Amino acid sequence: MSQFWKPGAEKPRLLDDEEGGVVFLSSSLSSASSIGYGYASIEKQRQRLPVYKYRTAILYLVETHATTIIVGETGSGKTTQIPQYLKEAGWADGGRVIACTQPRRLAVQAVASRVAEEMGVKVGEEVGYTIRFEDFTNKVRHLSSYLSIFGVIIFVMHAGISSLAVQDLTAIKFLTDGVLLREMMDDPLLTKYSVIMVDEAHERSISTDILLGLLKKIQRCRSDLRLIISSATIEAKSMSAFFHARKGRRGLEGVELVPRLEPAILSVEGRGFNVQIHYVEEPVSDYVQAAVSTVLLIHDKEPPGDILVFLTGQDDIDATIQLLTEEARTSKKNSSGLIILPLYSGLSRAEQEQVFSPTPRGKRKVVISTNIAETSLTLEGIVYVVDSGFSKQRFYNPISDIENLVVAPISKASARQRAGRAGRVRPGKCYRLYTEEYFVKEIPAEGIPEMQRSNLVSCVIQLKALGIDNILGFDWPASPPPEAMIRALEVLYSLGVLDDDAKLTSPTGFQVAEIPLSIWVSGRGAQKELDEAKLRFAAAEGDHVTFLNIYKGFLQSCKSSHWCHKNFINYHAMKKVIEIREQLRRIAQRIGIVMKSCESDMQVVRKAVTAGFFANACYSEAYSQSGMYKTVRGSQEVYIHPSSVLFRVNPKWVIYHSLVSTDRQYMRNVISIDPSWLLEVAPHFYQQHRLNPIH
Ligand SMILES: Nc1ncnc2c1ncn2[C@@H]1O[C@H](COP(=O)(O)OP(=O)(O)OP(=O)(O)O)[C@@H](O)[C@H]1O
Repeated sequence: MSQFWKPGAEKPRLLDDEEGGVVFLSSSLSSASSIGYGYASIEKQRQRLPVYKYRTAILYLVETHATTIIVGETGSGKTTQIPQYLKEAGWADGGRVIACTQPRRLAVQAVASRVAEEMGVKVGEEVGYTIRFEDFTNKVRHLSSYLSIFGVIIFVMHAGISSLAVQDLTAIKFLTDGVLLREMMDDPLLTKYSVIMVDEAHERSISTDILLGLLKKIQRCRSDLRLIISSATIEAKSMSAFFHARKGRRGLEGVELVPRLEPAILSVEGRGFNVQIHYVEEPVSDYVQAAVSTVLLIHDKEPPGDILVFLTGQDDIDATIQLLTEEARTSKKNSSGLIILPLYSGLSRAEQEQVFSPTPRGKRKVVISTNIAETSLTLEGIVYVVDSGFSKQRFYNPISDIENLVVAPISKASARQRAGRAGRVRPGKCYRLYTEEYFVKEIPAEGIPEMQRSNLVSCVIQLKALGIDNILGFDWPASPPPEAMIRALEVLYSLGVLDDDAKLTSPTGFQVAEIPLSIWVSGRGAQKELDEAKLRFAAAEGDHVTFLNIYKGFLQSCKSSHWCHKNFINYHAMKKVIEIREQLRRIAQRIGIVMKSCESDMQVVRKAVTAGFFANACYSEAYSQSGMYKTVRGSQEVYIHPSSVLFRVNPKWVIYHSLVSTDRQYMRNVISIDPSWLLEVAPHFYQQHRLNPIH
């Protein structure tokens, strides 16, 4: 192993990252490092975490400062402990709630379970969580709530769910930052929360950035609200500068305010267990192959302990699993006893939960994951992390109006988070599939905020729905590119969602929206069967009508999970589909939309999709045999994704829902249309002459 791997220099970690952000993970272990946590009581485990020594300091700073920024090594106990300290100190008294946001749903659920376990309560009681579609707060368990669908519908949904609100008895609530944003539509000042902890703030998702901007606004009206911004890898000084700089602050100079407006910064020193970093000596050309070899080497040479591999997406993960399974079978090394599990957001809940189950004695679990497992998660058995150095990231070009999902190098912050998934319950090792020189010199300290590389349509709608009309003047932690903002306003204006003054119009475009559900279960090891199942529902009109067929089939099966299993359909997603439909029906009723079935007239459905996504129209040129399409707006070359029922059917005119970029630009969720509908539904957007030559 030593021929392939070179251990990282062992120097103490510098908190300010003066050496270009290099993580030199210290070899000096904390007192807990040689003791198995499994044998200590939960209370003892809590007290051994580095953050415990800072309990009093944290409570003091939160009491006296409107904003506290806490930087502490991964695994030091920020997420699980700080909300509990706050509760113990009385911040949840009088029915108030302590909120802790996470960028990802899986982390929300996992952390809520852990904290509930530490407090000896059930999830949904004193400790609860809310993610899209699932609200496990209070004593009443109800599945309902928040629906993130493209833009306008969020606004409608909000109105629809307000009647469902119940009194919150939960003291500590974990939630995604997106869900907290949606709560602001009901309660703009978030009055029930006493402290809001924005965890993993370095991730800088669009929702986190909007949330940070809005929380700063709320602070002006609520001197009782406290914010905690926490992460292992955040640039604390710039975050502090953002919260300190206040527009229009008059007459406050020289006055000592409590809480103080200048943010406090606290560095939590120390880590749970040591993680040894190893780098490859030479760059690898194929990270899938390198990941497979590394897993087999670890399995062959290293003591027991599970392995977590970070790759970029489902395609990579499936390829790795296949290769690993084959190589493990043919390898001379002792490769029996590997339990290989994928982890990505498209998997069913049950499949995701398998990664948390204990590894049977004598076996070694290998979890192959996207960056879904990068932050906040503790997978107890993980001792080894293999980091490919890449992730899938969105990049939006406002000029061509195309958003690509591309495989791109991760940042140092991400690499540190990934390494941090080892060493949480005992010492660990992280194998980076890139050289140390590359890590030091090439990769950036932090990633580009999502806000600066995304299509901003839904972000603009969200802000407008929250009453922020002057979007260009909004106080962002990082300003979005003006071109992307202008493009978003233009699209929303064309949709009839914004009026001439860039204000939200009455709910004109609200009836058409995207519901981002992936209802197919992955076809691991059974791609042929999955393809056959898809064919059973396939509609010549395209993917949306196919989804409708599946919905009808599900109803006919009396919503049977067995039926879903047989047809490779995600049962949980189908249950959500039913809930969403019910919510939409209620909203439609409330705002006076007359419900009328289209019966079997699929043209109505296709026109409705056209009205919502007219900007995504494409045509195939008569002479083109290659399956190549061109977008009407930008004449970009695009192709139908192989997962679409229209793949190889190639109708002349289509509308797509999203584009993904791999070797080519692929359209996902595609429906065939008649181009004359474009003029009908969006005459302000398309002119006859633009469509005629290709009609
Ligand atoms: N589900 C769990 N099972 C066992 N131990 C756990 C679990 N969750 C947390 N822990 C223990 O608590 C420690 C602190 O976890 P916590 O998530 O609070 O750290 P953190 O500082 O927020 O880390 P990160 O920045 O990586 O999210 C872990 O390192 C681990 O020792």
